[in-house]
Amino acid sequence: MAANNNSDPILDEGGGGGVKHEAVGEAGEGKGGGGGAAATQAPAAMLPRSGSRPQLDLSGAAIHGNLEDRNPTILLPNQSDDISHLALDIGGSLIKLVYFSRHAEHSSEDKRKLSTKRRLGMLNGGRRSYPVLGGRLHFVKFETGKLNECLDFISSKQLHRGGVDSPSWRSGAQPDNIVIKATGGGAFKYADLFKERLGVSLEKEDEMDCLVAGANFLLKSIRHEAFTHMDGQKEYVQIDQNDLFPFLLVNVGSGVSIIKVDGHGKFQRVSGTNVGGGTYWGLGRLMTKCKSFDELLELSQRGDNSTIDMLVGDIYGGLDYSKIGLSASTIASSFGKTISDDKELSDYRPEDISLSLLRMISYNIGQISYLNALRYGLKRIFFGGFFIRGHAYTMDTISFAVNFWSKGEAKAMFLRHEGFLGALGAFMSYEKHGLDDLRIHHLVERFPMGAPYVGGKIHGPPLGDLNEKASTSTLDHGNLNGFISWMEKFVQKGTQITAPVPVGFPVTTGMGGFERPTAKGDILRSDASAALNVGVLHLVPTLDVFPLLEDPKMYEPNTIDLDLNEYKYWFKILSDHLPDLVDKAVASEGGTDDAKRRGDAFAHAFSAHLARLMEEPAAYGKFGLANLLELREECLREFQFVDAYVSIKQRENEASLAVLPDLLMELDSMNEEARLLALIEGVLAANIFDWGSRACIDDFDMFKKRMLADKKGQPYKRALLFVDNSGADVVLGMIPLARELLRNGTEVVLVANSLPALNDVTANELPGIVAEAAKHCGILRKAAEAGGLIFDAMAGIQDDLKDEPVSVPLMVVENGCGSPCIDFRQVSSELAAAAKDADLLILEGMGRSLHTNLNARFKCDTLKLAMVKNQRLAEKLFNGNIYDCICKFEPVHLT
Ligand SMILES: Nc1ncnc2c1ncn2[C@@H]1O[C@H](COP(=O)(O)OP(=O)(O)OP(=O)(O)O)[C@@H](O)[C@H]1O
Ligand SMILES: CC(C)(CO)[C@@H](O)C(=O)NCCC(=O)O
Ligand SMILES: [Mn+2]
Repeated sequence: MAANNNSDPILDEGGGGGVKHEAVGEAGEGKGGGGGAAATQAPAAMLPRSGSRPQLDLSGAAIHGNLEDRNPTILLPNQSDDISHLALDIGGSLIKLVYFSRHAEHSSEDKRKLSTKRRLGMLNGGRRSYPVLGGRLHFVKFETGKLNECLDFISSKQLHRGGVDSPSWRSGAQPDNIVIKATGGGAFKYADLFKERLGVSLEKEDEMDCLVAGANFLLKSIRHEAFTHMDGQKEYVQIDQNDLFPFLLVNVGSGVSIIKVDGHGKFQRVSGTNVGGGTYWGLGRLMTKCKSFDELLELSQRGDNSTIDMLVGDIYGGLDYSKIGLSASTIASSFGKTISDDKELSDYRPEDISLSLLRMISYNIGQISYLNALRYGLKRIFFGGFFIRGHAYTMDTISFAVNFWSKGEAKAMFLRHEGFLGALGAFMSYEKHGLDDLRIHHLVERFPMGAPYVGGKIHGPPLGDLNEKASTSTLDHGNLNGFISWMEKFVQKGTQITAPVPVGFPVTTGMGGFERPTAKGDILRSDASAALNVGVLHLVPTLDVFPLLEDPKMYEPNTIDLDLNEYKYWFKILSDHLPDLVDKAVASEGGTDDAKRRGDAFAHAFSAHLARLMEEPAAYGKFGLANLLELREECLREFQFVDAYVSIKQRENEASLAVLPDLLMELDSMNEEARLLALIEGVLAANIFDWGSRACIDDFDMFKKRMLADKKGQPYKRALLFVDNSGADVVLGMIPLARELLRNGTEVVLVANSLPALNDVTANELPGIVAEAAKHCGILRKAAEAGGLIFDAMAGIQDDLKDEPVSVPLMVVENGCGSPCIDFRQVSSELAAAAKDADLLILEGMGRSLHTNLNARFKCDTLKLAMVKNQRLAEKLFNGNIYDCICKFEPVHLT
């Protein structure tokens, strides 16, 4: 019997311990010739090196050149080069940059994709055209006082000319009329300097317009953007688009602007205060001699303000003034104590001064905001601006004030991209990029490790352009720091990111007045790691919501919430597995010194992410296991590991293909009923599987009934098979199952990853595997030909099937993911198109049907198949055991 032991190295706790797999182990000789699966390896160069969702504007695509070429050139007339790249917000304290970088260009697509797209009606016939180009939005800031660093940065990356990849840069052309959108006072103040230094004109956009546009964009397009912060607890808020307006927007920059927002472009600046971030930093610097804002903020975390502030108790002899609701510990007068003493400034601890200042200003802002909310009857107040700086204590203090004064009526909310509202708004004001059309499912946020070092904050001389990260870069870096030195720097600095985050533990703050909030920690995260709160936004216009999701609004991919305990568990699993993964990754790149160095850096980077998440699980937004596993794959890609499992996958594919003919013969000797069971068992690693006693969910009989009894002669029209691992899993499990469906007249679409993740099979690899399998089987061959997976099967192969009727097609589509899990809110447009006519979904494997989607409901019949290769999960979900199996059939209409 076919077996599936293709153990998933991270999703399997048992590491395959009990899963033995004789057949594959001894196979591989003599068979599977002609290059086998090896010849079908994904042309890795075709994949974008970062960002798991490859994309192109394919509207109007046409083949240019010979159709029979293996990789004909395809013209993409709507793939525009003319895109806006950079917008600035130059404030009184900080300069904020939002810039766009395009994904690596691919000039060709393979035949498989084209023919599938044609078949799915995606070419010509005009599916919607995408005005937006795929790429990434980066967020970077500089101190306004160090404007030169900012200019150097822009210049080194050639952002003002469309980036180092743009044709004008390559050809050395000097367009003389470059215009960059800019907002904030500096757009006026520094316009001449920009012209002088970079030769660009700043096109001024109104600051308030930009703040509102930026906030509206974030609240509309980023899933986990807004959150509350009370008593040290961060909670993401699901914003209902239909119930967003009106709200109060309070931007705490150097000064504070208070804006009532009624809609897109509909707002009024209703107030402001000159006591803001500049006040805290300015006074704090004078009084403490701190050298940086972060140093000042960090001091506050060790402060005791009661040595400086006059408390109610100081005035009332230790008593509360309960009649008006003030407790003895409430601040009666900020800095009030310093009048009565005959002390000098130097007699006070800088820590205490910083805390008093921070509390004074935060409460004041909270109170003024509340009053304005009251004035207009607003319940929600969003706080932005870099004064907040993701600092738990600051947010708690503001929240406390709003909550106290409004008696719980109004809510203070914060934004992850707090400081970039204006810059984003300025970016949005470019007309040609059509960003307004972007929907929530077109955006994927990633948290790369390099950004803080190469872009977030520049220490010393600028590091040159970002491409120096890429060892494959074709640019000549001349005397710029090279890739290696960047990497060395990274390895050294990577550990700093693990510095603890100041998060306090919830303690009641008491009833009367401004008790001291409890969110305090020892060390403030470095500014570089704070940049990790804001990832890089990948714009992927080709992503779609899976059309067969029953209720996309209610859909949650992750089966289990990652609370701190879950994090600890996964932290351990992922950490334990890290050395092995690094070995594999390094080997996959030839084991060179460069690969080793990158392996080291990857390990640092990923460990730092893990540590960061352990400190603050909500740091990157609501983060589930799917995100965690994807983060690891992204991290590998960031360090140029294209496919760590490449040779392992290849070996297992070859071995499995060698035993496939025997398996097919065995299957064909069975009756229909026995065969269906054998096929499902095959998918579930049947050799250790004792049906009946170990199935924790067993709907096989129901599935069998639907397949064999109920609708005999009424086969499913189209089945989407979501495949998982390479090797036995796909070759001896899913392909035979696909063959059975094809035999019954059901079209089959194999859905596989767009990019490698663990040992998952990718959409690029599948056609080759299917072609190999088809050598042993007429059903597969006919279907693969009909589905455009095989083009020259007739040639050279003795064919006894020429006269058989044309088969239903077997197709392959990519799912849009580069992760072992799948989030059905963001799948490839190809998959979305394939889903239109599907009436059966088969989700296979732990990642796609257990860790995610176990509870997902679809609009058509769904079969979820997985072996639970994780003891803890088996107990938690089913009160079961490791190696239990799930065969969950969910028909839409119970028959
Ligand atoms: N690294 C930093 N350096 C300086 N200030 C910082 C830093 N990080 C946070 N801040 C705080 O953020 C404030 C600036 O916030 P922001 O960038 O939103 O305002 P701005 O645009 O410069 O000012 P304005 O809008 O009033 O012109 C500073 O006054 C300070 O309180
Ligand atoms: C002057 C701006 C708008 C510049 O960003 C800002 O610093 C601010 O809103 N200051 C407060 C001014 C006031 O309303 O009192
Ligand atoms: Mn500003």
